[in-house]
Amino acid sequence: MSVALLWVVSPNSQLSRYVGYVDSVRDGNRLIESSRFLYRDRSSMFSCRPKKGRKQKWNSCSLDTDFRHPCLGGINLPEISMVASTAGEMAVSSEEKVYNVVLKQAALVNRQLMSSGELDVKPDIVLPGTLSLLTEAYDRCGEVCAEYAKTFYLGTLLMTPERRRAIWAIYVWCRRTDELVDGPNASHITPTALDRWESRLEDLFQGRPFDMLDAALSDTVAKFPVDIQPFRDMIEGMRMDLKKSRYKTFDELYLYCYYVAGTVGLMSVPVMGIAPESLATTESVYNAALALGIANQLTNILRDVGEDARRGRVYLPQDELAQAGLSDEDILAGKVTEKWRNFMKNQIKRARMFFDEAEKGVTELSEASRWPVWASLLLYRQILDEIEANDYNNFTRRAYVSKVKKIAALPISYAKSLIRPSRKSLSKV
Ligand SMILES: CC(C)=CCC/C(C)=C/CC/C(C)=C/CC/C(C)=C/COP(=O)(O)OP(=O)(O)O
Repeated sequence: MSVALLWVVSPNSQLSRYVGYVDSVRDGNRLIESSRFLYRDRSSMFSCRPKKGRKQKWNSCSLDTDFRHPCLGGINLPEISMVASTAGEMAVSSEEKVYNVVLKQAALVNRQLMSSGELDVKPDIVLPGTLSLLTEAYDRCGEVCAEYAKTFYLGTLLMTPERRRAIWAIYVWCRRTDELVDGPNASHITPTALDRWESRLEDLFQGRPFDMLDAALSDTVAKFPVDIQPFRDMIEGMRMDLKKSRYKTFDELYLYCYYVAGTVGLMSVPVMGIAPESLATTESVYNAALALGIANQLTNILRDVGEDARRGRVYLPQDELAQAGLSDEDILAGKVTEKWRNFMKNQIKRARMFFDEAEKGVTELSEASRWPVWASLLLYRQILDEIEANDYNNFTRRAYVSKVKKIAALPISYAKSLIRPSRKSLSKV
């Protein structure tokens, strides 16, 4: 298999990009490698071991040579997430699709930074008599947030008033979107209802909100450089949930996780803000935000395996289950076997890798946003430890983080939030 067939020259080819995941590499029965993540840049492939979290360069392979790492033995690239169609066209991996949204969102923020020098929050421009309506709309969003996500709400209180209320408006829209397929009326939801919700979204982005809660978001997207695409994509995730209850590969699952959770990361960063002194590229911070959404969703999936299976849903890659000698029946039977433990260990390892990726970006956020983000990251990450502590029984036991551990995470996350991004040197200003 020539690697040239599998290549896409990305708009920013300086960066190495995730292309897939190899669960194990065998030579006959001998396990040579396990759990490697594959990356590429323009002229070579990289692999990354989850444990070390460090990219290690494999032997370089140029565009026109066969891609065969000495360790890869029988593994061909089509077995990982990038596949070439029979016509020789490139089938773009989910990560590639999502990365394009990241680039678009980062470009929007960079344009605003270039035009105004910093991300100033635009002042309220409202018709006489409507300011109190807008305030009321935001207050209502705050109430919803306080009611359904108490810890998250407390975290938002650390932000500036403009940012805090904008985050509430985004949270409320996401919650309403989620409720369409997960709420009390979920059984009546059709793709047409989701289409209507999407045209409401387009309207509110054009300054024509349908109701009070939409009005708050309409105001937010007028004031912060938030792109509509992640919002559209979240609705796409709900469509996917309506018609799909199995995921063939991790690539398919990755796309779902992006739709329902990675999007939240992309929506939030323009509001949370990147520290003015940060040297990180906008794009890398968005990538970290995306990784946090994916990590959270993967954790959520691993925690809720039993509950989801009883609702007829298995959000675990079918090919990886089969490779581990497991099937849907094993999940429904709910017996913790050695095979299940090994399978879960690999899934947890992968989720932790996404958390590691996310951690790199938190320090680059604006000062007031770092504490709540660290706190939520550490708390959600601990759910993975709890699954281990439950001896991988996620069929009948729900992994949860105790109040004591939650409280203990607060000072730790506060201490982490004090770490400043590397400052711009004076010569660069
Ligand atoms: C890391 C950087 C640079 C920025 C942070 C960007 C953010 C805020 C990312 C977070 C994205 C996020 C909160 C995604 C939602 C993920 C998720 C699985 C939420 C679970 O929601 P519920 O289903 O209500 O959870 P529980 O069931 O645990 O209550």
